[in-house]
Amino acid sequence: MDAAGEPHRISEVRITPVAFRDLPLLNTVGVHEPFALRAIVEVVTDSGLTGLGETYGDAGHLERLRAAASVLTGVDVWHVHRIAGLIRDRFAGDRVRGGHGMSGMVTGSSTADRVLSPFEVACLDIQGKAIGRPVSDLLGGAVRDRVDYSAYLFYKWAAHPGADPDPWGAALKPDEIVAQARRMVDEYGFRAIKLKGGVFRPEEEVEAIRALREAFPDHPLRIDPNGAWSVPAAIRVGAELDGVIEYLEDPTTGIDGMARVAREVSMPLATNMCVVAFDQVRPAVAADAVQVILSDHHFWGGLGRSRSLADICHTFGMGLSMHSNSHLGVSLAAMTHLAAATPHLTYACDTHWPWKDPADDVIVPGALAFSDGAVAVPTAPGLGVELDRDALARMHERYLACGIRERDDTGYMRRFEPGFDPTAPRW
Ligand SMILES: O=C([O-])C(=O)C[C@H](O)[C@@H](O)C(=O)[O-]
Ligand SMILES: [Mg+2]
Repeated sequence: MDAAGEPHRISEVRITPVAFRDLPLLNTVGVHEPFALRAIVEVVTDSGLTGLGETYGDAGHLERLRAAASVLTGVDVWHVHRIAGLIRDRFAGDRVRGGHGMSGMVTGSSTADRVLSPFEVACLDIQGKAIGRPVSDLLGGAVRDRVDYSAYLFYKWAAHPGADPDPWGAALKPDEIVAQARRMVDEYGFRAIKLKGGVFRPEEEVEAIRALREAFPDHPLRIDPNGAWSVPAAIRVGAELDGVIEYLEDPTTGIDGMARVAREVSMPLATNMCVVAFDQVRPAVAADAVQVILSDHHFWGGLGRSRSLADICHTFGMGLSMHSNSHLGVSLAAMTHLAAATPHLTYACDTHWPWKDPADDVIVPGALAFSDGAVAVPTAPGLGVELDRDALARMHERYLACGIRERDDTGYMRRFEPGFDPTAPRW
C-alpha cells in the first residue's frame, strides 16, 4: 500500500505482443484468421508496482506504443493528464483510417487515444494497487456489482480451411445461428443477443433474426452488419425488424447515411463506426444520426475518457453500449470495471470472450467468471487480475511463430475466394 503522498514514477514499460487461437468468424470484410493478436502493456514504477493494460497487436500500433513508452519514463502514474499530454504531443493530428485491429471497418478514431488507452489502464491498475482499492472505485465507484454482457453470434465456417472442425461447427443458416445462440446462452447465461451481420444478403440475415426471436422470445436482439447496407436496404431491414430488435447497429456507413436511415426507422441506431472519437459526437448529434454509442476504451482513450463519453451520451439523451474485438482477460477486467462505474450504461456490453479457447489467456485463471450472462466486478486492488508470466511467454512465442503481423480478414478471405470484394455497401 501507499505511503501517503509518495509518487509512483514510471521506471520501465514492457510491451509484449501475443497471439491466441481464433475461429473462422465471418464479417462483412472477410473472415478471422487462425490467430488474433493483442499486446500486453506492463508499466513498472520505481516504487516496485506493476500495472497492466491490453491493446491491439498490429505492427504499426506496436511501434507507436513503443514510441509512447519512451517518453513516459519518470512520470508519476497519478498524473494521467500529463501522460495523455505527452502522448498527444507525440501523435497530434494522426487519425486511424481503416484496419488497425478493426480489419478494414471504417474508422477515424484518434491514434493518440488508441495509444494512450493501455497506459492509462495500467496506471489505474497501479493507482488501485497503491491505495488498496479496485479500479472501479477510481472511476467513481461501482454502481453495479455485476456487468451484463451479450451473446455475440457470428456466421462462421465449420473450420479454418485445411483444419479439423472446431467445437462450434458451421453457422451459415438460421437454424445453425439459433443452435450457436442456444449453446452460448446455455453456457454463459447471456440475456441479450447480438448477430454480426453483413455476411449474407440482408433478407437472409433478417430471417436469422426472426428465427432467434422465435427461439428466444424474451432476449433483446441486435444486428450489426458493419455498414454493409445501402441506405435503402437499411431502411428496408429497419421496417422488417420493427419491434423485433432493441437497436440496429451500423446498418450503413457515415453520419449522413446513418441520419437518413434514422429518420425512417423506428428503432434506435447504434454505432462503433461513424462516431469513434470525440470530435464526431457533435455532427452526429446535430444530424440525429445515432441514438446509441458503443464505447470502447481501447480507442476512446482509456477508462476515464470513456466515462466522459458516457456523460456526453447522457447529456444528449443517447444510449450507451460497449463494443468489443477479440480480447483477453486484461481487457475483460478493464471493460468490467468501466461498465460497473458507468451509471449511464443502457445495454448489455459486447464481448468476444466465448470465442476464445479458455486455455488461451495471459492472466491467472479465476478472477473473472461468467454467470447469468454477467461478470462479477473484481474487488481486489487495481484491475484485480494477475499476469501469468508462463502464459505470456507461451503466447508471445505463438505470436512469433504464427507469422501474422496485421489483422487482415479480407486478405485471409481472398485466399479462398479470390474475387471477394468487401467494398461497402455490399447490398
Ligand atoms: O461491433 C463491431 O463492429 C465489432 O465487433 C467489430 C469486430 O471487428 C467484429 O466485426 C469482428 O470481430 O469481426
Ligand atoms: Mg459494431
